[in-house]
Amino acid sequence: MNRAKLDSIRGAGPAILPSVLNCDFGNLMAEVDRLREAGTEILHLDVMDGHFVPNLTFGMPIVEGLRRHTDMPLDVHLMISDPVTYAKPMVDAGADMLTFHVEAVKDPVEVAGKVRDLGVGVGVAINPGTPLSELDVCLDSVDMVLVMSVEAGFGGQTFNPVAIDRIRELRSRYPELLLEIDGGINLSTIGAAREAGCDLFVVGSAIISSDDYTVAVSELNDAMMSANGGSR
Ligand SMILES: O=C(CO)[C@@H](O)[C@H](O)COP(=O)(O)O
Repeated sequence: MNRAKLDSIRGAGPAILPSVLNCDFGNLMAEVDRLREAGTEILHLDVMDGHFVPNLTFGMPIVEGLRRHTDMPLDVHLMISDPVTYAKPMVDAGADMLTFHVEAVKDPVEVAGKVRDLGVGVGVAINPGTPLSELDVCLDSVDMVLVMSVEAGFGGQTFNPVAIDRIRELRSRYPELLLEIDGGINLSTIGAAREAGCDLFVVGSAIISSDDYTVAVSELNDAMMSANGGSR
């Protein structure tokens, strides 16, 4: 994001970010309108390359189309082997926040610096099986950590509770760091993630599989807000 947008997200408190991964791509823009009308404010986009993860989604043309269609900040999760090559094209297409995977790169500090130089927010994501210590080297170089609560690659997977301990640990060590969780977030899991100290909650199927996005977002929001916000 431009840095001002990032600051406004930081200041806004906990938020639900809908992922369009499992939505009706034949009606993508209408789906985004429904998500916006349901009260969500930041869109989470899952970019997969069929190499870093065994699934393929979309690239810059879709991001650029969404950018023209909506004023929602675009939080782009790069599940790709080569985030450096695609960082600038993604920013040119309209990404506001770029998150790369720590497992995908040799030098996360260098990658974070290259993304930061593009003027957008930078996040680092970590899969459930990767030791949290892999992040230590780069935590001072990023704006956000995306703690995966499923193995990156597909929507609709079951929540892995290891993510809760990871959020709790990161929150206690880095009180000001923006923390995002992604994968299997629903009415049964969002409260625990909030209590552990998470800020941003990516939700795919729990919204998209619902008939009424407004009701789904509102119930998730209530569950999130009624949980104790962790030690910030
Ligand atoms: O990044 C990913 C999957 O790799 C996520 O954004 C999921 O797509 C979230 O979907 P649900 O688990 O909520 O269905």
